[in-house]
Order: sequence, then structure tokens, then C-alpha cells
Amino acid sequence: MSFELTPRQIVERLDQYIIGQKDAKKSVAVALRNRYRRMQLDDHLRDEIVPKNILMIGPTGVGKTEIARRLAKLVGAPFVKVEATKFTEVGYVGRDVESMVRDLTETAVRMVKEEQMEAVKDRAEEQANKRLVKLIVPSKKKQTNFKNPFEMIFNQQPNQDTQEQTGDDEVEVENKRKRIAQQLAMGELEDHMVNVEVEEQQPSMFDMLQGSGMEQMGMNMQDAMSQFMPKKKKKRRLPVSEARKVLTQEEAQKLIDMDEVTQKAVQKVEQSGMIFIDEIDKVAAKSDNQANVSREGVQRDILPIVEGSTVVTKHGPVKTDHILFVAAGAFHMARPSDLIPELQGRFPIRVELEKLTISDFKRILTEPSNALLKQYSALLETEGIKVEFSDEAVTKLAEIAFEVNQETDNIGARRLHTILEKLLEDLSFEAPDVTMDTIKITPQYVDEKLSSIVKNKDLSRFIL
Ligand SMILES: Nc1ncnc2c1ncn2[C@@H]1O[C@H](COP(=O)(O)OP(=O)(O)OP(=O)(O)O)[C@@H](O)[C@H]1O
Repeated sequence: MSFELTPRQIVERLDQYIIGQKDAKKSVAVALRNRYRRMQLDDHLRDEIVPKNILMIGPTGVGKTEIARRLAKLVGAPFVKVEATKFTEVGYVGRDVESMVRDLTETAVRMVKEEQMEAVKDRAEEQANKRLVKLIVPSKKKQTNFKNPFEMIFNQQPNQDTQEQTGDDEVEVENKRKRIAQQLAMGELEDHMVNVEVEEQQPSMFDMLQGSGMEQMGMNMQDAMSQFMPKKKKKRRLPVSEARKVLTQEEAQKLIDMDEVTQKAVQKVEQSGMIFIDEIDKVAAKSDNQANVSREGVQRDILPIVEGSTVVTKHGPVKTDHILFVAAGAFHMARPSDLIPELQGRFPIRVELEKLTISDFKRILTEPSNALLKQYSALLETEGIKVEFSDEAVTKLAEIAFEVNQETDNIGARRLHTILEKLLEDLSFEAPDVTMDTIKITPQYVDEKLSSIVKNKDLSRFIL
């Protein structure tokens, strides 16, 4: 796996998505490499080495989450983000902090399941096609006397006058099925409608109770209830192309071993899981008043998870000892030294992220593989419109984003999203009716769409 990437290679990969923030990229790259180094050791020493967690310090919207999320994606590690402040809310019960580990496990299960479903996809599709054939040509007992195969496709209702299946009938059905199988394989029946039974997705008790501080209870109840609740099935009439997807999904589900999935997922969480705790600065404060006592309480609750403990999840116990934690905050009011000492000790790697400049904004708009301008251009291209941004126009957009950040709230690169949305609002609306094939976005165009809003502070506070 890409675990073997060297720190330099990791930084290079991150460079494809995140502009600047060299130090932060370096730190996460080293933390990741250390995991790989640890894996090379013998069991005894391996268990002794705990991951060195990272504290990212920097204003909002400068790429803290993005760096961590990309890193996780790079190596296929399960990742979740939580806001530390969530745990100070009214109704908060101590146990809630463990939900971050449960969520991470849930994410890992989904990842492993998707991987395995992908691995059996071809076999599952084969099975699905076999089922489709049977749906189109049911066995004689259920079948009307059709004159031709197409009549059969449209009329699948069981007939009262069914006859007992004889040897001859069997041969006939088999022959029809063979023909249909060939037609299916050649993609000739994609639009024909078939009736399929699909399992209905119902929100579980667990889902309903999530976020209300009762996860643990919900979890136990769901497990208990699921043993008694029959799975609801619903008949749906779908074209073959859609029915195949539903059936393939069902068949893939049958082919994978969920016990193995869970086991692998738990292992993944324990060995490579990453938890991003945002707004950690908001729970850092000296305990001199009531509110601060509650904040310190949150730190005390988080501590055992970061230090290494076992959390009970729906998928079994999960050890948190080697999960990598990245905590982040602006630290405008509090300082990292305002965190409780034990927690400070668990986040020995500190990195400061830089404020973004106009030229960073310009690069963010254009350079990353998923750069915003590329995204918008691609979207409009689906309507047959090619949008070209002149270099001066991009500079202008970056300047406006910077200015609005200064004048109102500084939300970092997120400002670029709101500004672009406003800039292209009319064009997006009119796109289907526009006959031009190329539209040039010039500084004048930018001015025309945005300058009146930028000049009016109250207006920009609402719109940009
Ligand atoms: N340096 C950067 N390079 C490229 N894109 C960036 C950069 N910084 C921010 N962005 C973009 O801005 C958005 C917000 O960034 P991100 O979620 O990383 O913010 P953050 O620093 O974690 O702030 P917060 O703590 O408020 O979550 C993302 O869409 C991200 O892609």
C-alpha cells in the first residue's frame, strides 16, 4: 500500500491539492512515515511506540482539515472529523466522546465493505444476469402462454391457467432463457421493465438515537431488535439496466463475508485510523469559571481515548492506542499551553499554518487537481459552454476574496467558493439557453458582477 511513500513523496502528493503550508505537510508526512517504520518492528517494540499526535495551529479555512483528510485518502486510512465544542453542548454525557471512535469504525467498515464488494463485482454481476434471465422468463408454473419473448417481458403476472411443468415445457423455458441471456449480454434488453424485490432501507433505532447522547443505548437496542425485525421487501418495476444494479448489489452482499469485513475494519482503525479534532482551542481554558470547568471536562474525557483505551462499538472492541489524532484550532484567545498538561503531552508535534495571501488564493483557484475554476468550467462544459478565465480576472477574484475576508470575517479559502458562486450565478442560470460556445471571464466581467456587492460591506456580509 502507499504506506511505503517517503515523506518527500507524501508532500509531493499533498502539493497536488493544497497550496503552501509546507511545515504542516512535512509534519503529517513524518507522522505517517513513522507508522510505517513502526510496522517494521517486532511485536514487542511495536506496541511500545505510540503515535506522535499533531496539533495544527492556524486560522479557519487555510487547509488544516484538507491536509489531514487528503493524507488519509492517500493511504486509504479511515478518517473522521469532530468538533471538540460539540462535547460542551447541553445534554452532553461523558460517554459521548467515544462516538468519534465508533464513527471511525463505521467509516472503516464502509470502506472495507466497498473494497470487497468491488472485488466480487464481476461474479455478482454474473449472478445478477442469471437472475434477470429468470425474471424475464419465469419457470412454466408461473408463466402465461406467451407467443413471443417480448410479450413475456411486459407481462409477468402469474396466470391462473398455469399448467403443471412437463419435460417439454422445461426444454422450452431453457431455450427461451438461452435466447434472453444472449440478448441481455448484447445489451438489447436494457430498457425492458422487470419486477424486482428490493430490500427497503429503514432508519434503524441506532440511527435515530445518534447524536442525542444515547449512542451506546441505541447501539445495544439495535443489535437486540435486529434479531427480531424481519427485513422489509418491496416490489419495484425497473428497467433491466437499473434492476441489474440492484441485483448485483444484492449478490455482492451475499458473496462477501461480513465477519471478515468487520474484523479487517477494526484492524484498519486500530492500525491506521485518523481522527481530526477541530476547535480544540475552544475547549482550552483555565478552570476559573463554570464554563471553563465544562471545557476542561471535555479535555479530560478526550484524554483516555488519545492516551489509548478500548472503546466498545457495534463491531466489537476497538483499541485506540495507535490511532493518529490531529487536533486543530485557531488559538486566537487560548494558547496550546492552556490545554491540560496531559493532553499537551499527547500532542507533541506543533505546526503553525500560514495565513493565505492573494497569490495563494490565485493558486488555489487554478492549480490543485480539483481547483475551483476547473470544477466550475467542467460543470458549465456539460451545457456546451467553454468558460475561459483571463489571468487578470483570476487576480481580481483573489484580490476580492482577500479584501472581503479583511473587511468582514476571515474565512480563508472558503471565501473563494462564495465569491465564485456569486460570479457565475447568472451564467449558471442561463447556461442551458446560451448559444455562445466560449465565454471569456475578464476583469470587467468580475467587476460588473461583484464590485457593487464588495463596496457595500453589509451586503457582502450576507452575500459573499
Ligand atoms: N492551502 C490551501 N490550498 C488549497 N485549498 C485550500 C487551502 N486552504 C483551504 N483550502 C480550501 O478551503 C476549504 C476549507 O479548508 P479546510 O477545511 O482545510 O479549513 P480548515 O483550515 O480546516 O478550517 P476549519 O478549522 O475552520 O475547519 C476547503 O475546501 C479547502 O479545499
